[in-house]
Amino acid sequence: MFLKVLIMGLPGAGRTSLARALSQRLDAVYFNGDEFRANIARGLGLSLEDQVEQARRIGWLCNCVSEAGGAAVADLVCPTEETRAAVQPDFLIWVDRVEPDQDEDAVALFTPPAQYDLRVPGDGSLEVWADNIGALLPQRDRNKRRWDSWRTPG
Ligand SMILES: Nc1ncnc2c1ncn2[C@@H]1O[C@H](COP(=O)(O)OS(=O)(=O)O)[C@@H](OP(=O)(O)O)[C@H]1O
Ligand SMILES: Nc1ncnc2c1ncn2[C@@H]1O[C@H](COP(=O)(O)OP(=O)(O)O)[C@@H](O)[C@H]1O
Repeated sequence: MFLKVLIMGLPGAGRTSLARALSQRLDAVYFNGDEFRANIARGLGLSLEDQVEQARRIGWLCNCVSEAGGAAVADLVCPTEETRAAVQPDFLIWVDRVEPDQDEDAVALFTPPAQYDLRVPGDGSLEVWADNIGALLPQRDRNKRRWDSWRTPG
């Protein structure tokens, strides 16, 4: 399967839990934002410019996987439209859950996505969501991208 999936949402929303479960079901290569920062994006911080650069690097690696015929799942906060556009996903999943003790600054910086393929609400089991999404995605036609009109920030 050729596919590039972005799972985004506020810190603590449940992105990583969903991404791990989904990538197992899709047999996908999984890029976790925290691990990526600790390795490939060492030195990048949390300024908007650095978050866009982090997103661009993960997006590029996902492209490599998908060009080789594989599925790639990335999980990132991606708090703005610019960061989402830098990933250029084929399929965007928004984990729409706010932790009870969520940092107010993170909420203030976060712009809910104007476009997404699937919104995962805070209730419900992420394992069940992963089952359902894992069954849905392989049917998706990669050529019918909704994100072609997105500009790569530059
Ligand atoms: N705005 C804001 N405020 C406070 N903390 C923040 C913010 N954005 C990112 N983070 C923290 O950075 C962790 C990794 O972020 P990511 O690399 O996954 O995403 S991104 O680059 O921010 O899109 C992320 O960790 P996790 O959510 O636990 O993965 C957060 O702890
Ligand atoms: N839907 C949910 N309901 C309750 N707790 C959740 C839910 N999703 C995730 N959690 C918990 O919240 C914490 C953060 O989850 P995680 O997947 O690491 O989030 P993120 O990657 O978005 O920071 C974990 O302890 C996880 O078990």
